[in-house]
Amino acid sequence: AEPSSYSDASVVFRMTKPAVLVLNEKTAHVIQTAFQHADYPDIKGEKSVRFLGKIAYGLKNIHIGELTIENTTVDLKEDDTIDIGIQNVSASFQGTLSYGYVGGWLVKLIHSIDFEIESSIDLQINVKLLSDDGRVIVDTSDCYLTFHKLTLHLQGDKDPGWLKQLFTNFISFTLKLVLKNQVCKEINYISQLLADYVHETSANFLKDGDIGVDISVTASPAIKANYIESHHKGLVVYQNHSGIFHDSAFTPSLLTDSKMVYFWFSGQVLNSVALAAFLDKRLELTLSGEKLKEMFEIEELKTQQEIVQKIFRGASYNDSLAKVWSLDPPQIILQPEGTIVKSSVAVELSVPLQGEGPPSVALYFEKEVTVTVQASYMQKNLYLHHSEAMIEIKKLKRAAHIAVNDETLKHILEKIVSVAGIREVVSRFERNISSLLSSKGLDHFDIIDPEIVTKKGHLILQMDFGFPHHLLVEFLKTTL
Ligand SMILES: CCCCCCCC/C=C\CCCCCCCC(=O)O[C@H]1CC[C@@]2(C)C(=CC[C@H]3[C@@H]4CC[C@H]([C@H](C)CCCC(C)C)[C@@]4(C)CC[C@@H]32)C1
Repeated sequence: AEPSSYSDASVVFRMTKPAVLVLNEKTAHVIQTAFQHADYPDIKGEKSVRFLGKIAYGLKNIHIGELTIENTTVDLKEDDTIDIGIQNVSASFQGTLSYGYVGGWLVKLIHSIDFEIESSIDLQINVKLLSDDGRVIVDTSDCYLTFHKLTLHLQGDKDPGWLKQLFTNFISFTLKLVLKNQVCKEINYISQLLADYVHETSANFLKDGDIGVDISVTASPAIKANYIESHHKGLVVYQNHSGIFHDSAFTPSLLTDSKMVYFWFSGQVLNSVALAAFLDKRLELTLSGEKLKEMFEIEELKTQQEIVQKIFRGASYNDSLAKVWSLDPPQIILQPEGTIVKSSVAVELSVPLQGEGPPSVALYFEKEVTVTVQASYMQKNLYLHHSEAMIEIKKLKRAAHIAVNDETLKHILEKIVSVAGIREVVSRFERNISSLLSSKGLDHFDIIDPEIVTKKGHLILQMDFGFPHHLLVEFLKTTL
């Protein structure tokens, strides 16, 4: 049986090794930040020295100076850890060294002297990904520093003799300890902040007004040799009411590893979004003026214009209004050929009675519409291509003045819906969703060759990407 993390997940995110390597390009930047943000506490110590008695010393105002990182590597250890190696961190630390004799309990300070320490360090961090209460926990406690060099320079090296020799050993031991604790602690802190930041950014991306998606993880992310994969509830939340969960059918074999990232959605997520959009009254529109003209003067109605005039009775399109709304939540069925949308739609056309004055209802009809939509994403826009629709008019009411038989009227309305109506609705979805994606900052991502793939019961977004610099800059600016 699949682990529970699969069956509870309606949304799955997979990042393959090539993506991990791209993100690793900036590991150095994060590590650099960790070194620079770590606070280096004062170090105090005492040491009995032959012929000198007990020496007390203290290092304070320790801060980092120059910092360069030569190289970083990353490796995925199946069902274990993400092993990150940072080679040759060359860092200089400055501070003030105070030292003196300890006579009894009295410390007689002899001198304070500025020091600089040159170091060359390798880091090895074996990251575990866990989960707690729906959030990803990044465990970097498996963190090692290897010191290749730790050279103490005292101010101007005026007296490099006994003093330098004496303190280099003391300091290198205690400083290594402090550096290891502080740097690893800071790396853990920043890593967790980064994980939380990605979670918040993703949750915000999937929220618009009262509609959102609960992307809590259902278990610890999986680490495989060639990808990292996280499993999320994917419950749609509307006005703080969460959708009901149904078993999802995710299995890892549904995704490949030819692209950098994959977003897998079960069909229920789209149906829940459709329900929330319906409840939020987003599935309605009005048509007037030019748009109405386009509908009623399509080429296919060239020979029916006499009847059209009977409907409008000489009123202008600008004074008329068509309201279109969904009567029920649309049903979305994901299939290899595309996204099948079944919707029950009402249309009410109001026209001024005597060709002028306030419009009154001239026509009202309800219809079942089934259309298959294929989506693509290019040049930062969503494109929806729809198939020939199946249309069935279920109800038709007309004002007394429209002396046209039902069959003729139905034929005209079906033509309008199939040729122009659906095209108008689909193009509004395109514009509105493209604008929503852009407002969420999707434009700032360097998305390469995105593909939108529909399979039986699920939708897959797969793509390559360039490093999201803006995201890291935003993170470092806002959280540190
Ligand atoms: C009096 C006469 C007046 C006549 C007027 C009549 C007008 C009314 C006639 C009929 C109305 C009913 C017709 C309804 C048909 C409309 C159907 C219709 O258009 O349905 C589409 C709605 C959007 C959607 C769910 C869809 C398909 C694909 C989904 C998209 C797949 C990926 C998209 C992601 C956001 C990708 C992000 C980019 C990636 C990061 C690279 C995603 C999920 C957005 C939503 C679409 C089906």
